[in-house]
Amino acid sequence: MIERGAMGGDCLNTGCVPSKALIAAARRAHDLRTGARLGIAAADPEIDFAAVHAHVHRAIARIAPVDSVEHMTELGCEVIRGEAVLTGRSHVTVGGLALSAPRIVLAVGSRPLVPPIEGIAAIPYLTNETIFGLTERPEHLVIVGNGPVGVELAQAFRRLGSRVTVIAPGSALPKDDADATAVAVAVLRAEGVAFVTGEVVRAEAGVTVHIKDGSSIAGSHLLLAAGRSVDFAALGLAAAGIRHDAHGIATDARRRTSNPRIYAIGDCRPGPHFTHVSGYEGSNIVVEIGFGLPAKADYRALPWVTYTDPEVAQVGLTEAEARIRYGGKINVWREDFADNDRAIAEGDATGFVKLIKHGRKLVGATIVGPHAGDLILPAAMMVAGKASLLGVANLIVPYPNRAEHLKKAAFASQDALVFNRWTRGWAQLLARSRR
Ligand SMILES: Cc1cc2nc3c(=O)[nH]c(=O)nc-3n(C[C@H](O)[C@H](O)[C@H](O)COP(=O)(O)OP(=O)(O)OC[C@H]3O[C@@H](n4cnc5c(N)ncnc54)[C@H](O)[C@@H]3O)c2cc1C
Ligand SMILES: NC(=O)c1ccc[n+]([C@@H]2O[C@H](COP(=O)([O-])OP(=O)(O)OC[C@H]3O[C@@H](n4cnc5c(N)ncnc54)[C@H](O)[C@@H]3O)[C@@H](O)[C@H]2O)c1
Repeated sequence: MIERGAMGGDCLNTGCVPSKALIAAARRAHDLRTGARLGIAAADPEIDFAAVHAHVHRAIARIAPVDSVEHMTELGCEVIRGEAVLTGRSHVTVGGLALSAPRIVLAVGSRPLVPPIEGIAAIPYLTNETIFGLTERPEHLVIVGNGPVGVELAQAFRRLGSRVTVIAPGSALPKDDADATAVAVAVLRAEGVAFVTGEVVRAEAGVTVHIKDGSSIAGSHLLLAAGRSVDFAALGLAAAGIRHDAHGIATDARRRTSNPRIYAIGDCRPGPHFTHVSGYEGSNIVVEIGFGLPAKADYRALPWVTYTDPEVAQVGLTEAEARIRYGGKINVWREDFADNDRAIAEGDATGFVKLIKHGRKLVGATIVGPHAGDLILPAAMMVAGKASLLGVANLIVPYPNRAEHLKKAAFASQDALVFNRWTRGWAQLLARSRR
């Protein structure tokens, strides 16, 4: 294993872990402010941003040993620290060391995209690589981009007391179910996050950003959360005969590059960018290289979660995608948490469960609400074909629990199978025979 930067990559150091740690701190602040609806006097928490920073970095440090050189070495892996450069179809150098191998895996990740904004190079902008280093709270954080990075961090910074403005040309979380994102965005707006529709085309020190329609917004800090890019200039892809474009290294479904001895997995190839996706493709590579068995990536049952509050969780197709894919021949079942006893008892009945069926098969599911990400697994099993709708409809679910609504939606989708002319007729016959 050759690693030039911090062990653990983006997820541990500048992505999932610090963002979720920041979100957790922000949640505490929000709970203090909103306790009154549960009878607890609301408090205006004092945010010690340097202490929040310390909490974020303690979380990273606590997980770091899992990804450390020491742990990898214990597992039997030789770790070389330095920049890997491909020098031939089976050759790599790192520092002065030349290595060759029958198989090579590229897992070189991605970088934050710096969009073509005039003047951006002269602005001290933040990205996910720098924002978790702040020890002082931004007064007014202007965020370019409303994907998961922009939206998760918008809510976290708002709850920690910053003014936050999110700017993007389209609606927020465009890859997610529109009904679900509407629920999440409404909550963020109510908490004071400002959403501005437009493309940022120019930026000047101060920080002021100019939008295509001629308007401008001034803030204290600028965060670029406008997607990901790749930079392979120094990697030597041409020497290894590997094709790529601006979205990443071209691969087939087995993640073989145009040089079949070399694989590319995770963020460095076009496709979904999630830690669990990089991990899944890594497992496939073990099967490919370790056992010589072809292992295609299959994303029909890919789950993902945006960790806003409420969380937005998705597996498989969204309703809109399913309508296009199946020419409108789908059935949708939706159960709102407004009538879920646990949600009511907790004083937060935001959100819903939505199941999308094509024929008898579940092709997608959306959950929006508290803990949606923890509730999505049974839906992932159904979409993957490893559990059936009828099976979930028949489960005993502990009461009171938000998961009851997944069962409820699964049951509703099986209604015609359970309550039909034949079953009614049989029940009536039985009843008559007992008179
Ligand atoms: C703010 C933020 C929050 C996120 N939250 C989540 C989340 O909650 N859940 C989720 O699933 N995903 C999340 N993601 C996405 C997730 O972080 C990435 O999908 C994941 O880190 C990709 O893993 P990877 O191993 O493919 O690449 P990376 O983690 O980027 O790792 C690539 C590694 O390769 C090294 N490298 C690159 N080139 C070379 C070279 N030439 N020689 C040696 N080493 C090299 C780099 O130093 C790096 O350590 C988040 C991303 C961001 C930005
Ligand atoms: N919870 C999670 O799993 C999680 C959290 C964060 C990030 N991620 C991953 O990280 C990746 C990157 O996330 P992201 O949010 O940066 O990217 P994204 O591509 O999802 O969203 C970027 C947004 O920026 C907007 N944009 C681009 N240029 C702009 C401009 N000049 N002006 C205004 N808006 C502009 C785009 O319209 C787009 O909506 C994603 O692929 C995601 O999978 C996952």
